[in-house]
Amino acid sequence: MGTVVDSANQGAGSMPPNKKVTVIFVLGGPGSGKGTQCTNIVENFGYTHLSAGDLLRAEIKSGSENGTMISNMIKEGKIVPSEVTIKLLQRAIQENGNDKFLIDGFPRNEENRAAFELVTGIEPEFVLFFDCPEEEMERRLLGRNQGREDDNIETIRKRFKVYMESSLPVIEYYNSKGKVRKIDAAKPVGEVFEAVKAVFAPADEKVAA
Ligand SMILES: Nc1ncnc2c1ncn2[C@@H]1O[C@H](COP(=O)(O)OP(=O)(O)O)[C@@H](O)[C@H]1O
Ligand SMILES: Nc1ccn([C@@H]2O[C@H](COP(=O)(O)OP(=O)(O)O)[C@@H](O)[C@H]2O)c(=O)n1
Ligand SMILES: [Mg+2]
Repeated sequence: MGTVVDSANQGAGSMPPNKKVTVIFVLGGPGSGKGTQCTNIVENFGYTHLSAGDLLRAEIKSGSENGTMISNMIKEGKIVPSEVTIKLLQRAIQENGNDKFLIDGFPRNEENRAAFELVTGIEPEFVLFFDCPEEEMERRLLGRNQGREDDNIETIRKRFKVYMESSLPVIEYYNSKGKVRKIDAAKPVGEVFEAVKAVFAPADEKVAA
């Protein structure tokens, strides 16, 4: 398993040569439970969790020159240009000693997907897709209480539209390649995790055998 990241494919000072990494994309609508389940996967299967949204929010807090642009885009539910998000993901992968990553909330559109592949040479092992009805996602987002500027009904509606128009086609793309592992995410957290475990456990047994 894993993709050998070719240093020739990298910008100066990016990935160390031949760092072999396994990447799983964790996708699903806003509020489908991606972050919650990633925490469970990290505890049980030794992955490192990289949330694109968390990295972007940290970039705003750090006072980066892109901060205002990122903040405005998040408030509007828009997708930040790939260049910015990919740099943050690359840096996080590079700085981490682990070689197994859950990339949560990325790629969110075709531009994200194609640019990541081009810049890093990384193809995901598979895509974990949390499938959840919009009304349930809306309820969860309105109750999330993390003080997020985008968890208000006006922005939530915009995020759902972006999800339907731009993110679902990416999931369809991976589905056509047989890479999607779809999970019914409308159930309670524990039941969802049981389904997640069934996706991860067989791969681990194979490694151990
Ligand atoms: N299966 C679930 N059932 C009910 N609430 C959930 C479930 N999974 C997550 N939540 C809650 O819903 C909100 C959104 O979950 P989160 O993991 O942040 O989703 P995402 O990262 O996909 O937006 C959080 O408040 C979380 O505690
Ligand atoms: N690949 C990404 C991921 C997030 N984002 C931005 O960050 C916001 C929040 O993303 P998130 O993944 O934290 O949101 P949830 O799906 O967890 O609710 C998105 O609505 C986008 O504005 C982005 O621009 N590009
Ligand atoms: Mg999240």
